[in-house]
Amino acid sequence: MSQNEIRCEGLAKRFDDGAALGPLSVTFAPGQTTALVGPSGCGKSTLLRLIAGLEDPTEGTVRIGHKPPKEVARSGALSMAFQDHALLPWRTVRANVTLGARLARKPDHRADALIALVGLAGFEGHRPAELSGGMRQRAAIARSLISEPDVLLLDEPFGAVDALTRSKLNADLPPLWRDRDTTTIMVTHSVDEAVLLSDRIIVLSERPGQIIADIPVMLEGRRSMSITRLPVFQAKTKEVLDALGVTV
Ligand SMILES: Nc1ncnc2c1ncn2[C@@H]1O[C@H](COP(=O)(O)OP(=O)(O)OP(=O)(O)O)[C@@H](O)[C@H]1O
Repeated sequence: MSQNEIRCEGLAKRFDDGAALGPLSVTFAPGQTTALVGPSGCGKSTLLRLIAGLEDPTEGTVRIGHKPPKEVARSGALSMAFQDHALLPWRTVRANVTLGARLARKPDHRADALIALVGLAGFEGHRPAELSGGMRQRAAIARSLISEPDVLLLDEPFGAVDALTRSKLNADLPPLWRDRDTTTIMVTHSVDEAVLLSDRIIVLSERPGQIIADIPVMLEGRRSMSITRLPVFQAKTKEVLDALGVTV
């Protein structure tokens, strides 16, 4: 088992009001990007939080390599950009980003380049309260990438970002984690984005989310927005929408 492989076995989560996720078993291969899609409230974020070690499963296990997620997170090898994973309000953008490196005991010399890549050049000295929601989200993405993690968990990474910036991020950011052996899992509500960015799409059912489709995405080459116009892209999108039960 590679140190970047994520294995969920018999994983289930129950909250006070009932079952929220699973049981499900799934393995995420090192270096692959997987998108999680499914109806609102089906447990996508819960699955991500279980893998991050932020929640404990009611049943089953998560292992990254052979280790429990909390241990991997402590070592700095796991990085996440969640909507509710707030930036430190009293620190500037640059200080928030370099903190990501420091916590993972990695160098921080790429901070300004990453800040520029997510479109925040000129805002390095701003504090989170001085930024829009989408800008804060992009700062959190820069912070999650600077540690060059083995495991990258992204919850709606481009959710609060305008369409133009989003398409630029869709093109610029994935090479940063694809070129390394990072195991990336992202939650998205956009089927187009899932097909554009991932190697595999897992479709979850209504709450409690179970895996109803596991769809490989094998589109050639570096993907840019222009691929969205190709029939092969549209066929893949339709396959995912069919699995979701959406008629178009
Ligand atoms: N800490 C919690 N306590 C109680 N219930 C929770 C908690 N976290 C999530 N839930 C419930 O578990 C279910 C799954 O939530 P989750 O956020 O994982 O869904 P999701 O698929 O990510 O939803 P969305 O697409 O709307 O963001 C929801 O019904 C939610 O209300």
